[in-house]
Amino acid sequence: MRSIPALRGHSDLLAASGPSRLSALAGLQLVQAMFPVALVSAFSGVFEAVDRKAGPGRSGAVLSALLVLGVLLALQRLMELVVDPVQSRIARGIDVRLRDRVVRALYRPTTIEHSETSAMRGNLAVLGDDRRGHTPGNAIAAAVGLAAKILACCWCLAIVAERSPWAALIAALTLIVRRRLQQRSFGYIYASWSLIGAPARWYEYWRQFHIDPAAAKEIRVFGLADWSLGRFLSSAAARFEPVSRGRRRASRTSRLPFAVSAAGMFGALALVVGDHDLAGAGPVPALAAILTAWRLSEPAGENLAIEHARPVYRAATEVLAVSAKRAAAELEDAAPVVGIDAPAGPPPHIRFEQVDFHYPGTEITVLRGVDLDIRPGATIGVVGPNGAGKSTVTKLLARLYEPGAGRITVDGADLRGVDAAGWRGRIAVMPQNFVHYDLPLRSNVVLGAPERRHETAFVDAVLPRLGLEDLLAKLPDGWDTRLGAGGDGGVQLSGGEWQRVGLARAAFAVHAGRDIVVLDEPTAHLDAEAEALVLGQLGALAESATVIIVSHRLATIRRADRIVLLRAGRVAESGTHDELIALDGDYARMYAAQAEHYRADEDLDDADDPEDAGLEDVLEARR
Ligand SMILES: Nc1ncnc2c1ncn2[C@@H]1O[C@H](COP(=O)(O)OP(=O)(O)OP(=O)(O)O)[C@@H](O)[C@H]1O
Repeated sequence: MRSIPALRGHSDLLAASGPSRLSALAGLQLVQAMFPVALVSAFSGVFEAVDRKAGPGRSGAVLSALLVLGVLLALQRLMELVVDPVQSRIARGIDVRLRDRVVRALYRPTTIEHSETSAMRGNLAVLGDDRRGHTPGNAIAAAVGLAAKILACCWCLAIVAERSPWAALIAALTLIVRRRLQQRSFGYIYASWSLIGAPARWYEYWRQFHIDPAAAKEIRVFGLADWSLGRFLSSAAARFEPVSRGRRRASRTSRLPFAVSAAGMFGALALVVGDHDLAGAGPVPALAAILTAWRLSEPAGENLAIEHARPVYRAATEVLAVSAKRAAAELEDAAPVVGIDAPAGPPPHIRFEQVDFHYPGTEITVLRGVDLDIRPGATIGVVGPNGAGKSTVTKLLARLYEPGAGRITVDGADLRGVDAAGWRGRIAVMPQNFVHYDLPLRSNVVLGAPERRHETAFVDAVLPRLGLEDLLAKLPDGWDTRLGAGGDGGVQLSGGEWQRVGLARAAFAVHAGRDIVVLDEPTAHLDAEAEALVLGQLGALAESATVIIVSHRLATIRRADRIVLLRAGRVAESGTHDELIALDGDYARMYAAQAEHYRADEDLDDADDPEDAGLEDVLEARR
């Protein structure tokens, strides 16, 4: 196992795969490796029986020797049938355990910035790409097999030594030199695999691109097939060319070990023959033992299984180390943990105090000196041009990142010191790109508060009112209809239908006790009538909650208690709709432009009027 450096310190991985199963595998592998040696003895037995003087017992002896040989050959085949499934099961156990550990470590830090660096993405791509079976589990199983073969080789050499010590010595030295030279050849392949971090990520990106249903539309519409295939092929070349070079070099250098071993083994065979009377079975066991040792030492898949899994070990080790470091840094930075339990009273008072922020690995400051005062139960609208930093504010609020400077406080306590799980038990977030789970509609909704997922009465009775009635009526199995890619039994929804599902998820979280609701562009795909209906119902549910809504549709937020306009990461304007209109700044201009747009539409019906739609309904319902 010393050849698997990244497993040092993870010996419990081996233990977790089941010490008894691992020893069983080692035992089985050893027995399997010994079969060729036993066959050598059985062959010798046949020779000896045939060589006996003619007499009454001769044919019986030959028959018994042949029987032993036949039984051994049958057992050898049987062993293969037993060892393979045991080996795959153990390998799978180790891989599952490693994946479990990596995923847990990755999610241990409260924030996500450690997982967004280019190095980490490369590592995660390597870990995700286990299609070719280059996995630690397979490598460990291979290492056990290799150890068994080495022991079997030693046994063969002992058989040789009994008959011809010099031949055994020459054979042993030959095998050692051969192994060293082979290791050097494998080193070239290993070196090439260790280069694959970023290329692996791009290869994975372009490989997925061709099977992504969303991309499939654009590939057709824009005629991108040739172009994207070209990108895929060049990413494949960038990923695999160093590997092919390594393989070619390994193959060239592997001629030397073969020549050395052929010469050495030939010498050992010659010595055995020279030491013996060639009549009868005399030299046969030693000759067969030398040839068996040679065959056992042939490079089979074991070495490559170990070498190929190295980048995976390395990626796993780096993910574990980076995640642990980040989790430790968070603990060190944090003020003493402040508990934030399920709401008994009003939602907490949240303040952004001079918050600066830039995304990890980038130089651009996204938020600069942002001050926000979010009072308990208030409704805050966040508006501003694209890239102004609106979603970033919601991510900081959800504590996915931490401010670079300044702080966010919750009832006066620094958010860094607030118990993360408790905090997340208070907020219902609907991000701009919320997850569309390939799961039943019901699961898509109750995952907003997984701890309460079995409470279906609320789902059945209340949530249809959030604009889901029509959708439920057309789904073949109602709440139990699986959503997701069509064709495969799943039903694909439109953008607006998915958005209703996302809002129902937020509503379920509110029902489960979340009292800070963060909605990032929640209604961009909804028509004005649906927006009024859904936000009205959600507002009624979130009666006493604090609500923060990011939206480009100013009608959606015009009745908010406070509207914050962000521009280039700064709070440019802040106040009620009327105050901001009176200010006659950017907000007033944006509002006038949108109102003009609506007025220009002659077919505009009442519900589409910005004066009538959106957050007004939320507030009406909350009053
Ligand atoms: N994960 C990320 N890594 C690096 N930069 C990011 C990341 N997410 C956002 N940014 C950058 O941060 C800036 C602000 O992004 P943000 O999503 O907060 O803007 P926004 O105001 O919500 O924009 P929009 O109205 O387009 O949704 C953008 O310039 C964007 O490029």
